[in-house]
Amino acid sequence: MRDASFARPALPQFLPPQSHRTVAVLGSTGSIGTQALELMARNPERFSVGALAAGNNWELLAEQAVATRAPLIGLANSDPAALEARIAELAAQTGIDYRPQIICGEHAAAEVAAAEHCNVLLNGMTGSIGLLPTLAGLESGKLVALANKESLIVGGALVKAAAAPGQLIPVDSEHSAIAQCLWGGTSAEVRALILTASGGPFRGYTAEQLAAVSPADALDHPVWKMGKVITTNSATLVNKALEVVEAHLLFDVPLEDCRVVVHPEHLIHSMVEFTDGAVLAQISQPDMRLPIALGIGWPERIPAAVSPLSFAESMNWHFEPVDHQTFPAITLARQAAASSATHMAVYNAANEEAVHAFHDGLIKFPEIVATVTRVVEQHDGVPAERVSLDDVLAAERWARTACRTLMGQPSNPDQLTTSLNVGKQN
Ligand SMILES: NC(=O)C1=CN([C@@H]2O[C@H](COP(=O)(O)OP(=O)(O)OC[C@H]3O[C@@H](n4cnc5c(N)ncnc54)[C@H](OP(=O)(O)O)[C@@H]3O)[C@@H](O)[C@H]2O)C=CC1
Ligand SMILES: CC(=O)[C@@H](O)[C@H](O)COP(=O)(O)O
Ligand SMILES: [Mn+2]
Repeated sequence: MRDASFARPALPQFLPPQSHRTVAVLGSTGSIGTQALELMARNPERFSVGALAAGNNWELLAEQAVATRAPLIGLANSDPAALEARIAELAAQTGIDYRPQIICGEHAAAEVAAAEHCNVLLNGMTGSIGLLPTLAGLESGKLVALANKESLIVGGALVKAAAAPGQLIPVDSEHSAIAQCLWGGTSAEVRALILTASGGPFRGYTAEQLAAVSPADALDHPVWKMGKVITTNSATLVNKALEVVEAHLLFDVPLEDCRVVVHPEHLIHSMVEFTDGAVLAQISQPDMRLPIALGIGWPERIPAAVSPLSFAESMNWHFEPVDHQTFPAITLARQAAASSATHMAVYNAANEEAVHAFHDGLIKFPEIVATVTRVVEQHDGVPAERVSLDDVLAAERWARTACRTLMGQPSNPDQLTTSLNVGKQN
């Protein structure tokens, strides 16, 4: 564990107190991105939108561009001409002269992440495709508010090495909660991090019941409204598995001291146990605008980011252990993370492929984690002492191909559209 105080951190030097921040938002059309834009629109004295980037949804991106007047827009996978025409049309309707710079193609998000006129990056993309943009944001000296947990899990030591102290800020609700609880003590006083899990839509299910669930069932999260991949990951408990590793990497707490408890109401967003037996918890409505606000406003709180929880009425909060037998994702991730510096990249890539296959009706729900297990077991990892970005990218590609082969799908690398197969960053 790092020998440092966790006390509330100082402002990064390049961000004066209460200063106006210019934020680049990656994944602006998604769940995190749209909530971030809503929050920033409510706090114009604190934030302006310096850049937006999305994958396919050019129609919504055009609306967001005109609404925010962001000077830089990135679009990865769709027709730039349609985006440009729609922006011009909406700007004319609004009566404004707005002609942003538009970057298109697979490197758009990384270029947006590096934009010099922004001092904060919010990475709200889904998947390990967010790795290169996270690295670009860190290397360009921005405060990086990280919702895209996959980039830290896949990049591991490489992302940590690229981040200056205090530069990488968690947006994931559990890790934002832990970061706040850690303001209450020093690293030497921390005994364990306790991540809460909602348990997902299949909490209490047997293995037999899980075999019969549909993609629609898996997307019916009991608490949170989120994108498709993370919602499916909540159902398999892969999300919690990724979060255990994320906590270990962010806070330098040993993996075995990053514990999980199921708390179905998900009002406690996580806890820290200290050496004297005290446990601090962060409690709030299950609303991502709180950790998003703290992430981009870090370490200052944004007033009224969400409405407070009312304690005026009776409430029942529940806690139960994880059923690791029926949901083996967390145990597998602990083993993978301890195995080598590339095993978690493999775990995550195989999971992304399997999740898509499940939603395409190609595999049943229990086969998601079963397939990830088989791919992880086949992997010959690279040790942390000599891992490079090329090693991580190669492990990613290998895992996607191995996973597709196991699932009887084509494994031509050109078809691995969800992969990090976007070439090396310059
Ligand atoms: N939603 C939540 O409450 C939480 C999310 N997270 C994490 O935040 C991240 C985002 O999740 P969520 O918002 O739910 O996901 P969504 O699926 O709702 O959104 C994903 C976003 O990524 C964009 N995107 C995809 N490919 C690219 C690309 N190549 N370049 C730029 N943008 C791209 C999508 O654009 P388009 O739609 O235009 O294709 C979309 O805007 C994930 O890592 C998730 O685990 C963490 C905690 C909570
Ligand atoms: C909001 C958030 O941070 C998600 O990661 C959420 O925690 C998912 O909940 P479960 O994975 O516990 O179902
Ligand atoms: Mn989370």
